[in-house]
Amino acid sequence: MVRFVLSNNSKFQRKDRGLYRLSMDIIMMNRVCKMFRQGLRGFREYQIIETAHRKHPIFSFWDKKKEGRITFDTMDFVAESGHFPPRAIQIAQKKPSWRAEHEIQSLCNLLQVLDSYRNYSEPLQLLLAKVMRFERFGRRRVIVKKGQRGNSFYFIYLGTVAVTEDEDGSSAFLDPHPTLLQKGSCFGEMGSLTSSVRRATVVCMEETEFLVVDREDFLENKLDQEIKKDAQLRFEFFRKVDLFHSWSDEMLWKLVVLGKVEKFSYGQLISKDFIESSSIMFVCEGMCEVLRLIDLETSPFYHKWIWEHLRLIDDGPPNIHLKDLSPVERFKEFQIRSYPVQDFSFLKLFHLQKAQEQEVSSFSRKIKTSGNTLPKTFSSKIKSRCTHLIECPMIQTKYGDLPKEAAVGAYMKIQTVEQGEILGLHQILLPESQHDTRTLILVSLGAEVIRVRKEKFCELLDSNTIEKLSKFSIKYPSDEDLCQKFLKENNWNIFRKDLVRLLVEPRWCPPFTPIQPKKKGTYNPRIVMLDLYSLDKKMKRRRHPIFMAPQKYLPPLRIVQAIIAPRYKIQELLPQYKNAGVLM
Ligand SMILES: Nc1ncnc2c1ncn2[C@@H]1O[C@@H]2COP(=O)(O)O[C@H]2[C@H]1O
Repeated sequence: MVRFVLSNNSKFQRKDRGLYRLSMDIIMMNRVCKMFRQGLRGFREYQIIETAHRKHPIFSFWDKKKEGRITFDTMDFVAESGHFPPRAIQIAQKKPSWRAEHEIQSLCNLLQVLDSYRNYSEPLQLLLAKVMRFERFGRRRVIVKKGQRGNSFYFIYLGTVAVTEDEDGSSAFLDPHPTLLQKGSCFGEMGSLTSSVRRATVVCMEETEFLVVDREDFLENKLDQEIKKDAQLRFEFFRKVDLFHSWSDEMLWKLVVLGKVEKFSYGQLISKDFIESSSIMFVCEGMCEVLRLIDLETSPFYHKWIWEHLRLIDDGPPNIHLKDLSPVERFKEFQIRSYPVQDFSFLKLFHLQKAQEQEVSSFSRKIKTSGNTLPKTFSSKIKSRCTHLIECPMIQTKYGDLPKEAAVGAYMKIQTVEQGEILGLHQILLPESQHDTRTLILVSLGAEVIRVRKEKFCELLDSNTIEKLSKFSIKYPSDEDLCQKFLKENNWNIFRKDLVRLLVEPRWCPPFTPIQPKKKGTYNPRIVMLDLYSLDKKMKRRRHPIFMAPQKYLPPLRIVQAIIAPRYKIQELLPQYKNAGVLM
């Protein structure tokens, strides 16, 4: 009995010991993992260096002119995409007095990619390259705190930061449209001036790499004077704006400190939705464009247009589905309307004449009989099938079925904003309930912009300025209007291409035929066209990417620039131009 109790006890003890050991092992493993994680943080730079090390050839050759050996070390430039190169990090980690002249020069060369750096004069760039140090911070790290005295000035080499009004920067992660600064921008200049405190908080939105200039170096290199020069330029710009003519200098300076000049290269996105961003933008240099992404599928006009064109694939009598004009008549009308009045007036006249003749004679007879008598050129390319029998996946819309492939979107330009003009004031006087809240995209055509938060701007407005603001109210066209405009432009563009091919192509070229789809799919993402000719062809469709659109910002729409619809050849209407290159 005693033996049994003893053995049972030891069994329990053994079990307990096992459990104890297991818990100890888990705790130990946790500690080791934690230490590894902490340790790895310090090795992040090493990781980057490591990848670069894998390819590390050194090129060296004898330069006859210079009578010396030139060595090119790829390590000077290699880095993981977008990161600050390890070799440059090494230089930036050295004390300024230890940096060799050629090292400062190569740092200076490397930093030319940063707009804000490039703006400084060359001697100043070298001075900066001599003193700046490298820093990398993770998401949510507050770099600059509002209200505190500033010690440093920052250039962003990689990543994005947000400028906020709160102290801990948390609002940047809640605000759908925070003020963001990206690669090439700089910040912290105001706090680095002798008497200023930080006017805003700056927080990292992702892992971000900076080049930092400390306050002593900042003042020593007279960077404060550059900053004051910048502010003076903004002041002079605002002085010239008609809206602020009545403002005192003091008021204007209040506006000057609310924003800074940001440079955007050609085609760069300034704002993915400037309506919601609640910023006012002053274009101080260059131009930008306001774009609207329209979903063509939501337009009744587009719907009608698609089916009218798809009817041309049909061999049956043309007037089955349409009560109004037949496709031929409609196309003829379109052709006539499409001729630019001056350039082709003789052609237009001739064509009008011919069209009238044909109205009463053979042409109309031909068309009105049966689908089989359609001009020969069509019959080989267009299937004899009723439109509603087109074999392709359909989607249901408010206006009936639509081929799935034809559900596409397009970017439409709705405004060009030029130097000296202001954006974001067009509905500032309207009550919020009447605001047009559609997403509008702002793209740079090579512009310099000053962004000011709307609520801050409104605090400065006086009655005189409010009165002037009524001038700024504009109404942007509706999506339906934009859709119609898109199709009109599309008709013209396609027709123009056909006509140019017909008239200008050299004679030795094969006779003109409508543009054939080279790609097998209906939608070619490379040329951004939707080709309705191949809608009902049985083929494996590829899953097409969303063109140009960073998916998190835009609806999942395939974007097109043009739609090639089934259409009649120009020769049918202008038989005398049956050979290509008649103008040559
Ligand atoms: N509206 C703004 N747009 C861009 N940057 C800003 C804006 N407001 C403040 N900043 C930057 O945020 C920095 C916060 O610290 P500083 O005041 O030193 O300098 C400030 C500017 O560089």
